[in-house]
Amino acid sequence: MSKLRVAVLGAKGRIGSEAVRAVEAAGDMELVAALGRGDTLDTLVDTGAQAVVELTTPASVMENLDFCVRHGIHAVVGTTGWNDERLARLNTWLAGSPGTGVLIAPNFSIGAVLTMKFAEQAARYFESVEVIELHHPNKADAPSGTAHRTAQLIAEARDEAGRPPQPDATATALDGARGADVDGVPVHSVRLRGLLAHQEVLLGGEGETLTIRHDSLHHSSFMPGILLGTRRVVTTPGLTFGLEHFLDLN
Ligand SMILES: NC(=O)C1=CN([C@@H]2O[C@H](COP(=O)(O)OP(=O)(O)OC[C@H]3O[C@@H](n4cnc5c(N)ncnc54)[C@H](O)[C@@H]3O)[C@@H](O)[C@H]2O)C=CC1
Ligand SMILES: O=C(O)C1=N[C@H](C(=O)O)C[C@H](O)C1
Repeated sequence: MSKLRVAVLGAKGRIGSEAVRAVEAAGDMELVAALGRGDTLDTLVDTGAQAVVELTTPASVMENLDFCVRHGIHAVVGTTGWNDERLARLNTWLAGSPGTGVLIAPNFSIGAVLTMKFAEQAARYFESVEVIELHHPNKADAPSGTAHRTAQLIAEARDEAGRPPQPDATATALDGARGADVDGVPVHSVRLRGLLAHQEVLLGGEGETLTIRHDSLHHSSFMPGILLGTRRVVTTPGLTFGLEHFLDLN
C-alpha cells in the first residue's frame, strides 16, 4: 500500500517540530515537506503532498489554507484564531473544491477533547461555570482555542437546557478581573513559565462543585490526534471542526 504523502507547515515551531518527528515515525506516512516561515507553498505541489498539517500562527493560517484548498490538498489544522468570519471564508473555499477535506482541531490531545465533552455534558446541571486555561508564557493568543471552544460548547448546552445567565453580583471590578466573556462563560488565562497546556472547568451548584481538569505535560500528547486526523481527513471532504468527530465518543 502506498504511503500518505504529508507536509508540515510551521515545521520549526514547538508543536510543528514534534509533528515532523511523528509523521516521520508513522509507518503509513511519508514526510514530503517540512516548511517554515518564508518557504514557498509551491513546494507542496512540487512534492505531491496529499495532506498538510498546519501548525503556524493565526496570521498565516488563512493564506496557507487558501493555497491548500485551491490545490486540492487536505489539511489538518491545529493553529488557533478561529471565528465565524474565518470559518465562513474557509467554507466558501471548500465549496469551490469538492472532495477536499479540512479538519480544524482546537486540541489534538484525547484528554482535552474528553474535557470538552465532559464539560458540555455537565454544563446543564450546574448554576455556575467558569473556565481557567493555563499555558506557557510564549503562547501568542488568549484565551486558548481550546478554552474558547469549551466555553462555546458549555454555553450551547446551557442554552439548550434553558438555563438563565449565571449568578454574579459583581458591582465593581478591575478590567479583566472576571476574565473574558465567551458567550456568557467567564474564561481566565494564566501564562506561567514551567507550564505547557492545562485547563480547568469549574462547575458550581447548591452545596457542591465539580472540577474537570486536563494537563498536557508534553507536546507528544498532541501527536496521536494529529496522526489520526491526517488519516481521516483525506476521506472526509468539507470542514470538520473538532477531533471528537473522528473519535467514537457517543
Ligand atoms: N490544536 C492543538 O492541539 C495545538 C495547537 N497549537 C497551536 O498551534 C500554533 C503553533 O503553536 P506553537 O508551535 O507553540 O507556536 P510556535 O511559534 O512555536 O510555532 C509556529 C511556527 O510557525 C512558523 N510560521 C509562521 N508563519 C508561517 C508560514 N506562513 N508558513 C510556515 N511556517 C510559518 C513560525 O516561524 C514558527 O516556527 C498556535 O496557534 C498554537 O495555539 C499548539 C499546540 C497544540
Ligand atoms: O499554544 C499552545 O501551546 C496550545 N494551543 C492550543 C490552544 O490554544 O488551545 C492547544 C493547546 O492548548 C496548546
